Amino acid sequence: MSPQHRLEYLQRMIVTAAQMRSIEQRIFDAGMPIAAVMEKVSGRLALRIQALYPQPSTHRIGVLVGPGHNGGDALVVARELYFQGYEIMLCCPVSRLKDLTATHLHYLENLGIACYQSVDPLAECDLLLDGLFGFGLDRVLTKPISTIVDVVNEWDIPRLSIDLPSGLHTDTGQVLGTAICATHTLCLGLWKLGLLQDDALHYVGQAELIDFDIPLADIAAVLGEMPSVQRVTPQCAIAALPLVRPASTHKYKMGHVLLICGSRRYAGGALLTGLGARASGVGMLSIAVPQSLKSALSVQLPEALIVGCPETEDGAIAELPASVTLSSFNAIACGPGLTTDATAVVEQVLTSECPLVLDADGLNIVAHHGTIPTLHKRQAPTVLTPHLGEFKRLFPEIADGMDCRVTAVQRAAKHSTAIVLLKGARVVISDPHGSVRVNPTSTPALARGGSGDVLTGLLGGLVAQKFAAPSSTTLLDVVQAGTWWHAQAGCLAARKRTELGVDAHTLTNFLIPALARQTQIGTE
Ligand SMILES: NC(=O)C1=CN([C@@H]2O[C@H](COP(=O)(O)OP(=O)(O)OC[C@H]3O[C@@H](n4cnc5c(N)ncnc54)[C@H](OP(=O)(O)O)[C@@H]3O)[C@@H](O)[C@H]2O)[C@@H](O)CC1
Ligand SMILES: Nc1ncnc2c1ncn2[C@@H]1O[C@H](COP(=O)(O)OP(=O)(O)O)[C@@H](O)[C@H]1O
Ligand SMILES: [K+]
Repeated sequence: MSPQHRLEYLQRMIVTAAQMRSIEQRIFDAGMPIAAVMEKVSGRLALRIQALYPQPSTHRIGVLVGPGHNGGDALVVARELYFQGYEIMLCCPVSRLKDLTATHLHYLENLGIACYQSVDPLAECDLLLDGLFGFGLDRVLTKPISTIVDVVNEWDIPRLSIDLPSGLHTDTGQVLGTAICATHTLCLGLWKLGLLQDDALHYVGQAELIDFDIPLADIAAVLGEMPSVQRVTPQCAIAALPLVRPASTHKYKMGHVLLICGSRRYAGGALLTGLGARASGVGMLSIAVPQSLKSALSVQLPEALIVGCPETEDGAIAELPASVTLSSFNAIACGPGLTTDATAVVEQVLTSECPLVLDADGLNIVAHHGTIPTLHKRQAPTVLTPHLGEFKRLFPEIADGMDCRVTAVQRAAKHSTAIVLLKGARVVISDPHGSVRVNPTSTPALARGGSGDVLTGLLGGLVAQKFAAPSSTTLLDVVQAGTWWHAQAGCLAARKRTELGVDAHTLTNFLIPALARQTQIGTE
């Protein structure tokens, strides 16, 4: 495997603490000495740290040393940086250290490097290395370590965490009492699940993976040849998008999506969903809205077929016109801006034989009427796209006390027999068989009313294209690709316009430029 392919493969992998320990054990059992692994890891860390924090602007480095091998890593890094000319100060608040860690500490002390129990002497450093705990942390931090963490979090000094910010649970990303709030996290070997949990993001800072040549056979032996939980990478997202059209195609071969959205109260939801679908490249776009929205929408989306529907007194869709045959579409995307008055339409859609993306009030109606069992009867695939509030309403038992988004979404997908996409800072998607994808790159600029409507339209258009033509791409692949694309548009828009400048309408204008940039097709 080429170095580039290896890196792409590693970027897709996610491990729990138990899985990392099994992989580590296989390496040791095969004869690689533990001390040699630590040297290798730390050598790569030291190189990266020198690149991130070069001399002379960074000179004095404070190192927080914990009792286990995370502390050992920190000490070896400290030694290497010392020989490169940095001034090193150690803080080791515990007396009982693992043997290898104790050996390295002994050597550093013999080199004349000062080691303190208190953290106060490190207050004037230019950089702090956090080697208190890695994936071996299994309980809440107590004094004096918890105090040290709280103190350094107050200092105006960059903090670089080795493997994980100390104090975070390796799998759930939850804070065990307190945790280092890192500027950078250099994750070792394989991405730890906890770093991808929304709760952890505040602590993780900029995260990077440091490869230390774990044999791929050991990874596959523990995670499987096709690991069920994966990070979304640009390569796998792009591969699932319908970027190249057959030369002799025509519009009906490129998918026909029906959007069912909007109400007099939430007219904008229909437009944003429509603009998202338009960017997907779908061949035909039909949009069912309350009759009173029809003319305004026709002006804004001239290429779409706008279907005006009979409406309730409050301006929600009362029913679909008889002329609409749901089974004639390749996909339906339903929900944004409907209000819960549109119950009859959602029930009709649920019983249709058309692939369905259900969002927003579509989900609220399902939750309110307890219609999850209806999903089991559906012959065609379903994608549910709740945010956390909708997720809690849909799956109250699963959400109750949920501490890991990945496990919760896996359970929800199994329970509903649908693909479930849980929105948030790090979108988690699971199919009913438990295959999970986590999107690791996004921007808080998307935390804004209407950006989810754009995603629903985009997904609807992509799902329609998938079902319009036979393909080996799975629905999960398509959904993760749409999620990645949406987030990339947010990132590009935020770069060009600041995080404040990414309203949902603007976001739709960045979908195509973001894709063009990522695929290097066209120019802006
Ligand atoms: N995997 C790999 O391939 C490689 C892994 N490497 C590195 O090793 C790291 C994992 O090392 P690790 O297993 O020694 O665990 P680590 O996180 O340093 O500390 C656990 C120690 O802390 C203790 N302890 C736990 N909780 C506590 C608490 N609340 N308060 C106080 N103490 C607590 C617990 O001891 P206990 O008290 O339970 O006996 C244990 O001694 C990993 O993150 C990476 O940096 C690389 O060097 C090489 C390649
Ligand atoms: N902090 C965040 N970082 C990145 N993306 C976010 C963040 N918060 C929300 N998002 C994304 O923004 C979108 C919001 O969707 P949703 O909550 O349904 O909003 P709306 O219903 O108003 O359109 C989702 O795609 C979600 O993943
Ligand atoms: K750490």
